Amino acid sequence: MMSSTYVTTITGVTVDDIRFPTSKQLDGSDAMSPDPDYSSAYVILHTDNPSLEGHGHSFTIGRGTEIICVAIKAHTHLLIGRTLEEFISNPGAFWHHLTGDSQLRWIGPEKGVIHLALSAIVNALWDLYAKREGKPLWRLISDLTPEQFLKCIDFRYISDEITPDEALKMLKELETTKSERIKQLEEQGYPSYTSSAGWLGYSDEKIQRLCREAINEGFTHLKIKVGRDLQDDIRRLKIIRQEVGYDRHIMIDANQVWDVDQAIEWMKHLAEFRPYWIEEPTSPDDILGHARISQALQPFNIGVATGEHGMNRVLFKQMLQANALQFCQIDSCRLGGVNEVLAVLLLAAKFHVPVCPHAGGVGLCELVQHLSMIDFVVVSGTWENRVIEFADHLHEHFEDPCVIKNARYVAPSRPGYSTQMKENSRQQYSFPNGPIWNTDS
Ligand SMILES: C[C@H](O)[C@@H](O)CC(=O)C(=O)O
Ligand SMILES: [Mg+2]
Repeated sequence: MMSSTYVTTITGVTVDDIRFPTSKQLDGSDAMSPDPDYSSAYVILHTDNPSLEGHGHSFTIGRGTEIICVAIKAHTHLLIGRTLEEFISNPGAFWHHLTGDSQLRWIGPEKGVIHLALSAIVNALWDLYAKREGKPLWRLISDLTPEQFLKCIDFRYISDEITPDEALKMLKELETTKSERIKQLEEQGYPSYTSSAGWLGYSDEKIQRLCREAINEGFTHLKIKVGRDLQDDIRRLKIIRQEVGYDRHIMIDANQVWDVDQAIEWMKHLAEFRPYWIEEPTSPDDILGHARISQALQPFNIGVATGEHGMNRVLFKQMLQANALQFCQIDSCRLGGVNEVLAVLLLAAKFHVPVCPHAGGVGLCELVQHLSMIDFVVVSGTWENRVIEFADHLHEHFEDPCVIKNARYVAPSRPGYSTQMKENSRQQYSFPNGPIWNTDS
Protein backbone atom coordinates (compact mmCIF):
# COMPACT_ATOMS: atom_id res chain seq x y z
CA MET A 1 0.00 0.00 0.00
CA MET A 2 2.81 2.41 0.87
CA SER A 3 5.48 2.58 -1.80
CA SER A 4 8.92 1.47 -0.80
CA THR A 5 12.21 1.08 -2.59
CA TYR A 6 13.65 -1.68 -0.41
CA VAL A 7 12.47 -5.06 0.77
CA THR A 8 12.41 -6.19 4.41
CA THR A 9 12.46 -9.92 4.99
CA ILE A 10 11.37 -11.66 8.19
CA THR A 11 14.34 -13.74 9.29
CA GLY A 12 13.46 -14.97 12.78
CA VAL A 13 10.79 -15.21 15.44
CA THR A 14 11.52 -14.96 19.19
CA VAL A 15 8.80 -15.98 21.64
CA ASP A 16 8.78 -15.23 25.39
CA ASP A 17 6.53 -16.21 28.27
CA ILE A 18 6.39 -13.15 30.53
CA ARG A 19 4.39 -13.08 33.75
CA PHE A 20 3.79 -10.47 36.44
CA PRO A 21 2.80 -11.62 39.95
CA THR A 22 -0.24 -9.31 40.14
CA SER A 23 -2.22 -11.89 42.13
CA LYS A 24 -0.15 -10.96 45.21
CA GLN A 25 -2.02 -7.62 45.50
CA LEU A 26 -5.25 -9.01 43.98
CA ASP A 27 -4.92 -6.46 41.17
CA GLY A 28 -7.17 -7.56 38.34
CA SER A 29 -9.28 -9.89 40.49
CA ASP A 30 -12.89 -10.57 39.57
CA ALA A 31 -15.68 -13.05 40.25
CA MET A 32 -14.23 -15.58 37.82
CA SER A 33 -10.52 -14.82 38.22
CA PRO A 34 -9.66 -14.50 41.92
CA ASP A 35 -5.87 -14.59 41.44
CA PRO A 36 -4.74 -13.38 38.00
CA ASP A 37 -1.06 -13.05 37.18
CA TYR A 38 -1.10 -10.66 34.25
CA SER A 39 0.99 -12.22 31.50
CA SER A 40 2.13 -11.84 27.96
CA ALA A 41 2.83 -14.36 25.21
CA TYR A 42 5.36 -12.10 23.57
CA VAL A 43 6.71 -12.25 20.05
CA ILE A 44 9.49 -10.42 18.26
CA LEU A 45 9.71 -10.57 14.47
CA HIS A 46 13.33 -10.11 13.42
CA THR A 47 14.20 -8.87 9.96
CA ASP A 48 17.24 -8.63 7.74
CA ASN A 49 17.41 -4.99 8.86
CA PRO A 50 18.97 -5.25 12.35
CA SER A 51 17.40 -1.96 13.43
CA LEU A 52 13.86 -3.01 12.50
CA GLU A 53 11.87 -5.44 14.65
CA GLY A 54 8.15 -5.95 15.13
CA HIS A 55 6.91 -6.57 18.69
CA GLY A 56 3.53 -8.04 19.55
CA HIS A 57 1.86 -9.84 22.40
CA SER A 58 -1.22 -11.60 23.55
CA PHE A 59 -2.61 -11.13 27.05
CA THR A 60 -3.33 -13.99 29.48
CA ILE A 61 -3.64 -14.30 33.24
CA GLY A 62 -0.87 -16.76 34.08
CA ARG A 63 -0.97 -20.51 33.61
CA GLY A 64 -1.47 -21.38 29.96
CA THR A 65 0.76 -18.64 28.61
CA GLU A 66 3.26 -21.32 27.65
CA ILE A 67 0.59 -22.98 25.48
CA ILE A 68 0.09 -19.78 23.48
CA CYS A 69 3.87 -19.49 23.13
CA VAL A 70 3.97 -22.95 21.57
CA ALA A 71 1.09 -21.97 19.25
CA ILE A 72 2.99 -18.85 18.16
CA LYS A 73 6.03 -20.98 17.35
CA ALA A 74 3.81 -23.28 15.28
CA HIS A 75 3.24 -20.34 12.89
CA THR A 76 6.95 -19.75 12.22
CA HIS A 77 6.92 -21.49 8.83
CA LEU A 78 4.25 -19.02 7.69
CA LEU A 79 6.49 -16.06 8.53
CA ILE A 80 10.16 -16.81 7.87
CA GLY A 81 11.27 -15.64 4.44
CA ARG A 82 8.11 -13.58 3.94
CA THR A 83 8.55 -9.88 3.35
CA LEU A 84 7.02 -6.89 5.04
CA GLU A 85 6.13 -5.65 1.56
CA GLU A 86 3.94 -8.72 0.98
CA PHE A 87 2.07 -7.87 4.17
CA ILE A 88 1.83 -4.18 3.29
CA SER A 89 0.64 -4.79 -0.26
CA ASN A 90 -2.33 -6.82 0.94
CA PRO A 91 -2.68 -7.15 4.74
CA GLY A 92 -6.02 -8.94 4.42
CA ALA A 93 -4.55 -11.60 2.16
CA PHE A 94 -1.60 -12.02 4.53
CA TRP A 95 -4.01 -12.43 7.46
CA HIS A 96 -5.86 -15.03 5.41
CA HIS A 97 -2.52 -16.78 4.81
CA LEU A 98 -1.80 -16.85 8.57
CA THR A 99 -5.26 -18.19 9.49
CA GLY A 100 -5.33 -20.50 6.50
CA ASP A 101 -2.80 -23.18 7.43
CA SER A 102 -5.14 -26.15 7.19
CA GLN A 103 -3.53 -28.17 9.97
CA LEU A 104 -3.38 -25.27 12.46
CA ARG A 105 -6.87 -24.19 11.47
CA TRP A 106 -8.18 -27.49 12.73
CA ILE A 107 -7.44 -26.51 16.31
CA GLY A 108 -9.43 -23.26 15.98
CA PRO A 109 -10.80 -22.31 13.64
CA GLU A 110 -10.16 -18.66 14.40
CA LYS A 111 -10.73 -19.00 18.13
CA GLY A 112 -9.08 -20.16 21.32
CA VAL A 113 -5.35 -20.57 21.80
CA ILE A 114 -4.52 -20.59 18.11
CA HIS A 115 -6.28 -17.25 17.64
CA LEU A 116 -4.59 -15.72 20.71
CA ALA A 117 -1.30 -16.75 19.14
CA LEU A 118 -2.33 -15.23 15.83
CA SER A 119 -3.13 -11.91 17.50
CA ALA A 120 0.39 -11.66 18.95
CA ILE A 121 1.88 -12.26 15.50
CA VAL A 122 -0.48 -9.92 13.66
CA ASN A 123 0.08 -7.20 16.25
CA ALA A 124 3.85 -7.60 15.71
CA LEU A 125 3.42 -7.28 11.93
CA TRP A 126 1.53 -4.01 12.33
CA ASP A 127 4.14 -2.74 14.78
CA LEU A 128 6.81 -3.56 12.20
CA TYR A 129 4.88 -1.78 9.44
CA ALA A 130 4.19 1.31 11.56
CA LYS A 131 7.83 1.52 12.71
CA ARG A 132 9.02 1.21 9.13
CA GLU A 133 6.74 4.08 8.11
CA GLY A 134 7.80 6.15 11.15
CA LYS A 135 4.20 6.61 12.34
CA PRO A 136 2.13 5.56 15.34
CA LEU A 137 -0.27 2.82 14.24
CA TRP A 138 -3.43 4.90 14.67
CA ARG A 139 -1.99 7.53 12.34
CA LEU A 140 -0.70 4.99 9.83
CA ILE A 141 -4.15 3.47 9.44
CA SER A 142 -5.89 6.85 9.51
CA ASP A 143 -3.74 7.86 6.56
CA LEU A 144 -4.79 4.88 4.42
CA THR A 145 -7.33 5.48 1.68
CA PRO A 146 -10.70 3.76 2.17
CA GLU A 147 -9.68 1.22 -0.49
CA GLN A 148 -6.40 0.48 1.33
CA PHE A 149 -8.24 0.19 4.65
CA LEU A 150 -10.61 -2.39 3.20
CA LYS A 151 -7.69 -4.41 1.88
CA CYS A 152 -6.79 -5.13 5.53
CA ILE A 153 -10.01 -7.05 6.13
CA ASP A 154 -10.98 -10.63 5.48
CA PHE A 155 -14.70 -10.34 4.64
CA ARG A 156 -15.21 -14.10 4.67
CA TYR A 157 -18.06 -14.95 7.09
CA ILE A 158 -19.25 -11.34 7.44
CA SER A 159 -20.19 -10.39 3.87
CA ASP A 160 -23.79 -11.46 4.52
CA GLU A 161 -23.96 -8.47 6.90
CA ILE A 162 -21.47 -6.01 5.44
CA THR A 163 -20.03 -6.07 1.93
CA PRO A 164 -16.83 -4.35 0.85
CA ASP A 165 -18.91 -1.96 -1.30
CA GLU A 166 -21.12 -1.01 1.62
CA ALA A 167 -18.06 -0.53 3.85
CA LEU A 168 -16.40 1.59 1.17
CA LYS A 169 -19.42 3.89 1.10
CA MET A 170 -19.31 4.23 4.90
CA LEU A 171 -15.60 5.07 4.91
CA LYS A 172 -15.86 7.51 2.02
CA GLU A 173 -18.58 9.47 3.77
CA LEU A 174 -16.16 10.22 6.60
CA GLU A 175 -13.02 10.69 4.55
CA THR A 176 -13.33 14.42 3.85
CA THR A 177 -13.55 15.26 7.58
CA LYS A 178 -10.73 12.94 8.74
CA SER A 179 -8.17 15.70 9.22
CA GLU A 180 -10.51 17.57 11.61
CA ARG A 181 -10.80 14.51 13.83
CA ILE A 182 -7.04 13.91 13.76
CA LYS A 183 -6.58 17.47 14.99
CA GLN A 184 -9.23 16.99 17.68
CA LEU A 185 -7.48 13.83 18.90
CA GLU A 186 -4.08 15.47 18.98
CA GLU A 187 -5.47 18.42 20.91
CA GLN A 188 -7.91 16.71 23.27
CA GLY A 189 -7.03 13.01 23.51
CA TYR A 190 -9.67 10.25 23.71
CA PRO A 191 -12.12 9.77 26.64
CA SER A 192 -11.44 6.93 29.07
CA TYR A 193 -12.79 5.24 32.17
CA THR A 194 -10.93 3.64 35.03
CA SER A 195 -11.28 0.13 36.35
CA SER A 196 -8.39 0.49 38.81
CA ALA A 197 -10.64 1.19 41.79
CA GLY A 198 -12.97 -1.75 41.75
CA TRP A 199 -11.14 -5.09 41.69
CA LEU A 200 -13.08 -7.68 43.61
CA GLY A 201 -10.33 -8.54 46.06
CA TYR A 202 -9.89 -4.94 47.27
CA SER A 203 -11.09 -3.89 50.73
CA ASP A 204 -13.84 -1.29 51.11
CA GLU A 205 -11.28 1.22 52.41
CA LYS A 206 -9.05 0.71 49.41
CA ILE A 207 -11.98 1.10 47.02
CA GLN A 208 -13.04 4.34 48.76
CA ARG A 209 -9.52 5.75 48.53
CA LEU A 210 -9.15 4.75 44.88
CA CYS A 211 -12.56 6.22 43.99
CA ARG A 212 -11.51 9.55 45.50
CA GLU A 213 -8.22 9.43 43.62
CA ALA A 214 -10.05 8.65 40.36
CA ILE A 215 -12.37 11.62 40.85
CA ASN A 216 -9.40 13.90 41.55
CA GLU A 217 -7.81 12.66 38.33
CA GLY A 218 -10.91 13.75 36.44
CA PHE A 219 -12.58 10.40 35.74
CA THR A 220 -16.33 10.53 35.17
CA HIS A 221 -16.72 6.79 34.50
CA LEU A 222 -15.57 4.03 36.89
CA LYS A 223 -15.89 0.25 36.64
CA ILE A 224 -16.46 -2.08 39.57
CA LYS A 225 -16.43 -5.87 39.77
CA VAL A 226 -19.56 -7.69 40.94
CA GLY A 227 -21.00 -11.20 40.99
CA ARG A 228 -19.41 -13.00 43.93
CA ASP A 229 -22.17 -12.33 46.44
CA LEU A 230 -25.29 -10.19 46.03
CA GLN A 231 -25.24 -8.60 49.51
CA ASP A 232 -21.57 -7.85 49.04
CA ASP A 233 -22.31 -6.14 45.71
CA ILE A 234 -25.08 -4.05 47.26
CA ARG A 235 -22.81 -2.97 50.12
CA ARG A 236 -19.92 -2.10 47.78
CA LEU A 237 -22.11 -0.22 45.32
CA LYS A 238 -23.63 1.82 48.17
CA ILE A 239 -20.16 2.81 49.31
CA ILE A 240 -19.05 3.64 45.78
CA ARG A 241 -22.14 5.72 45.01
CA GLN A 242 -21.53 7.64 48.25
CA GLU A 243 -18.01 8.41 47.00
CA VAL A 244 -18.76 9.25 43.37
CA GLY A 245 -22.35 10.53 43.51
CA TYR A 246 -24.92 10.03 40.78
CA ASP A 247 -23.45 12.50 38.25
CA ARG A 248 -20.75 10.03 37.32
CA HIS A 249 -21.20 6.72 35.55
CA ILE A 250 -20.56 3.40 37.27
CA MET A 251 -20.13 0.33 35.10
CA ILE A 252 -20.22 -3.14 36.61
CA ASP A 253 -18.54 -6.31 35.42
CA ALA A 254 -19.59 -9.87 36.32
CA ASN A 255 -16.97 -11.68 34.22
CA GLN A 256 -19.37 -14.42 33.04
CA VAL A 257 -20.42 -15.85 36.42
CA TRP A 258 -24.18 -15.96 35.93
CA ASP A 259 -26.72 -18.04 34.09
CA VAL A 260 -29.04 -15.94 31.93
CA ASP A 261 -32.02 -15.85 34.33
CA GLN A 262 -29.73 -15.40 37.30
CA ALA A 263 -28.13 -12.39 35.56
CA ILE A 264 -31.51 -10.75 35.02
CA GLU A 265 -32.62 -11.40 38.60
CA TRP A 266 -29.32 -10.25 40.15
CA MET A 267 -29.30 -7.09 38.06
CA LYS A 268 -32.80 -6.16 39.21
CA HIS A 269 -31.34 -5.92 42.73
CA LEU A 270 -28.50 -3.69 41.53
CA ALA A 271 -30.61 -1.45 39.27
CA GLU A 272 -31.15 1.13 42.04
CA PHE A 273 -27.42 1.99 41.76
CA ARG A 274 -28.03 2.94 38.14
CA PRO A 275 -25.17 1.08 36.46
CA TYR A 276 -24.40 2.36 32.98
CA TRP A 277 -23.68 -1.16 31.79
CA ILE A 278 -23.39 -4.72 32.99
CA GLU A 279 -20.38 -6.36 31.45
CA GLU A 280 -20.10 -10.06 30.59
CA PRO A 281 -23.22 -11.10 32.51
CA THR A 282 -23.03 -14.67 31.20
CA SER A 283 -21.08 -16.97 28.87
CA PRO A 284 -19.31 -14.87 26.23
CA ASP A 285 -20.54 -17.27 23.53
CA ASP A 286 -24.23 -17.03 24.42
CA ILE A 287 -25.58 -14.62 21.84
CA LEU A 288 -29.27 -15.24 22.46
CA GLY A 289 -28.71 -15.19 26.22
CA HIS A 290 -27.13 -11.74 25.94
CA ALA A 291 -30.07 -10.65 23.78
CA ARG A 292 -32.52 -11.76 26.48
CA ILE A 293 -30.56 -9.97 29.19
CA SER A 294 -30.37 -6.81 27.04
CA GLN A 295 -34.11 -6.85 26.53
CA ALA A 296 -34.86 -7.49 30.21
CA LEU A 297 -32.60 -4.64 31.34
CA GLN A 298 -33.83 -2.10 28.82
CA PRO A 299 -36.59 -0.76 31.15
CA PHE A 300 -33.89 -0.08 33.75
CA ASN A 301 -31.76 1.76 31.19
CA ILE A 302 -28.86 -0.62 31.78
CA GLY A 303 -26.85 -1.63 28.72
CA VAL A 304 -25.07 -4.92 28.17
CA ALA A 305 -21.36 -4.77 27.36
CA THR A 306 -19.37 -7.72 26.14
CA GLY A 307 -16.50 -8.72 23.89
CA GLU A 308 -13.33 -9.18 25.92
CA HIS A 309 -13.77 -12.92 25.34
CA GLY A 310 -15.36 -12.40 21.92
CA MET A 311 -13.53 -15.00 19.89
CA ASN A 312 -13.86 -13.60 16.38
CA ARG A 313 -15.73 -11.29 13.96
CA VAL A 314 -18.48 -13.89 13.45
CA LEU A 315 -19.47 -13.75 17.11
CA PHE A 316 -19.56 -9.94 17.03
CA LYS A 317 -21.61 -10.02 13.83
CA GLN A 318 -24.24 -12.20 15.47
CA MET A 319 -24.20 -10.26 18.76
CA LEU A 320 -24.95 -7.11 16.77
CA GLN A 321 -27.56 -8.79 14.58
CA ALA A 322 -29.33 -10.12 17.67
CA ASN A 323 -29.25 -6.77 19.49
CA ALA A 324 -27.39 -8.62 22.22
CA LEU A 325 -24.97 -5.85 23.21
CA GLN A 326 -25.21 -2.10 23.63
CA PHE A 327 -21.46 -1.59 24.11
CA CYS A 328 -18.98 -3.46 21.92
CA GLN A 329 -15.81 -4.38 23.80
CA ILE A 330 -13.24 -5.35 21.21
CA ASP A 331 -10.10 -6.94 22.62
CA SER A 332 -6.82 -6.26 20.82
CA CYS A 333 -5.42 -9.71 21.64
CA ARG A 334 -8.51 -11.93 21.68
CA LEU A 335 -9.56 -11.06 18.13
CA GLY A 336 -6.99 -11.99 15.49
CA GLY A 337 -5.03 -8.76 15.80
CA VAL A 338 -5.56 -5.41 14.08
CA ASN A 339 -7.09 -6.78 10.87
CA GLU A 340 -9.98 -8.52 12.55
CA VAL A 341 -10.53 -5.60 14.93
CA LEU A 342 -11.01 -3.34 11.89
CA ALA A 343 -13.72 -5.72 10.65
CA VAL A 344 -15.53 -5.50 13.99
CA LEU A 345 -15.22 -1.70 14.04
CA LEU A 346 -17.02 -1.62 10.69
CA LEU A 347 -19.76 -3.96 11.89
CA ALA A 348 -20.30 -1.95 15.08
CA ALA A 349 -20.45 1.31 13.11
CA LYS A 350 -23.04 -0.18 10.79
CA PHE A 351 -25.23 -1.00 13.81
CA HIS A 352 -24.45 2.35 15.52
CA VAL A 353 -23.18 0.49 18.57
CA PRO A 354 -20.38 2.29 20.45
CA VAL A 355 -17.03 0.53 20.69
CA CYS A 356 -15.54 0.70 24.20
CA PRO A 357 -12.48 -1.56 24.11
CA HIS A 358 -11.44 -3.91 26.84
CA ALA A 359 -8.04 -2.91 28.20
CA GLY A 360 -6.07 -3.12 31.41
CA GLY A 361 -4.21 -6.39 31.76
CA VAL A 362 -0.62 -5.96 30.67
CA GLY A 363 -0.11 -3.80 27.61
CA LEU A 364 -3.75 -3.75 26.49
CA CYS A 365 -4.22 -0.03 27.21
CA GLU A 366 -1.18 0.67 25.05
CA LEU A 367 -2.76 -1.20 22.12
CA VAL A 368 -6.43 -0.30 22.26
CA GLN A 369 -5.83 3.44 22.39
CA HIS A 370 -4.72 3.14 18.74
CA LEU A 371 -7.83 1.12 17.84
CA SER A 372 -10.32 3.58 19.33
CA MET A 373 -8.52 6.43 17.63
CA ILE A 374 -8.82 4.62 14.30
CA ASP A 375 -12.51 4.09 15.01
CA PHE A 376 -12.92 7.80 15.71
CA VAL A 377 -10.97 9.09 12.71
CA VAL A 378 -11.94 6.56 10.05
CA VAL A 379 -14.84 4.27 10.93
CA SER A 380 -17.52 5.68 13.25
CA GLY A 381 -16.39 9.32 13.15
CA THR A 382 -17.54 9.94 16.72
CA TRP A 383 -16.50 9.44 20.34
CA GLU A 384 -19.99 9.98 21.69
CA ASN A 385 -20.85 7.33 24.34
CA ARG A 386 -17.40 5.84 23.82
CA VAL A 387 -14.75 5.38 26.51
CA ILE A 388 -11.56 3.32 26.49
CA GLU A 389 -10.86 1.27 29.59
CA PHE A 390 -7.83 2.29 31.62
CA ALA A 391 -6.29 0.32 34.49
CA ASP A 392 -3.23 1.70 36.14
CA HIS A 393 -0.99 -1.36 36.19
CA LEU A 394 2.32 -2.31 34.56
CA HIS A 395 2.64 0.59 32.10
CA GLU A 396 6.17 1.25 33.35
CA HIS A 397 7.32 -1.92 31.57
CA PHE A 398 6.67 -0.48 28.10
CA GLU A 399 8.94 1.63 25.90
CA ASP A 400 5.99 3.81 24.84
CA PRO A 401 3.52 3.67 27.72
CA CYS A 402 0.07 5.16 27.32
CA VAL A 403 -0.40 8.60 28.83
CA ILE A 404 -3.62 9.70 30.52
CA LYS A 405 -4.24 13.42 30.96
CA ASN A 406 -7.50 14.68 32.48
CA ALA A 407 -8.91 11.17 32.12
CA ARG A 408 -8.22 11.11 28.38
CA TYR A 409 -5.72 9.03 26.42
CA VAL A 410 -3.12 11.30 24.83
CA ALA A 411 -2.69 10.36 21.16
CA PRO A 412 0.53 8.31 20.80
CA SER A 413 3.19 9.98 18.69
CA ARG A 414 6.03 7.43 18.59
CA PRO A 415 6.32 5.09 15.60
CA GLY A 416 4.81 1.63 16.08
CA TYR A 417 1.89 0.02 17.89
CA SER A 418 3.14 0.82 21.46
CA THR A 419 3.64 -2.94 21.91
CA GLN A 420 7.30 -2.99 22.81
CA MET A 421 8.15 -4.07 26.33
CA LYS A 422 11.42 -2.94 27.91
CA GLU A 423 14.18 -5.48 27.43
CA ASN A 424 14.95 -5.43 31.16
CA SER A 425 11.30 -6.15 32.06
CA ARG A 426 11.20 -9.04 29.62
CA GLN A 427 14.22 -10.56 31.30
CA GLN A 428 13.14 -9.92 34.89
CA TYR A 429 9.63 -11.32 34.48
CA SER A 430 10.44 -14.17 32.11
CA PHE A 431 8.69 -17.32 33.31
CA PRO A 432 9.87 -19.55 34.94
CA ASN A 433 13.54 -18.55 34.93
CA GLY A 434 13.49 -14.74 35.31
CA PRO A 435 14.72 -13.46 38.70
CA ILE A 436 11.17 -12.47 39.77
CA TRP A 437 10.02 -16.08 39.52
CA ASN A 438 13.20 -18.01 40.11
CA THR A 439 13.84 -17.19 43.72
CA ASP A 440 16.90 -19.51 43.79
CA SER A 441 18.77 -17.31 41.30
C1 LIG B 1 -8.83 -10.93 35.00
C2 LIG B 1 -8.93 -9.55 34.44
O1 LIG B 1 -8.39 -8.62 35.33
C3 LIG B 1 -10.39 -9.15 34.14
O2 LIG B 1 -11.09 -8.97 35.36
C4 LIG B 1 -10.40 -7.89 33.33
C5 LIG B 1 -11.74 -7.40 32.97
O3 LIG B 1 -12.75 -8.08 32.99
C6 LIG B 1 -11.87 -6.01 32.53
O4 LIG B 1 -10.90 -5.26 32.60
O5 LIG B 1 -12.95 -5.67 32.10
MG1 LIG C 1 -14.37 -7.17 31.85
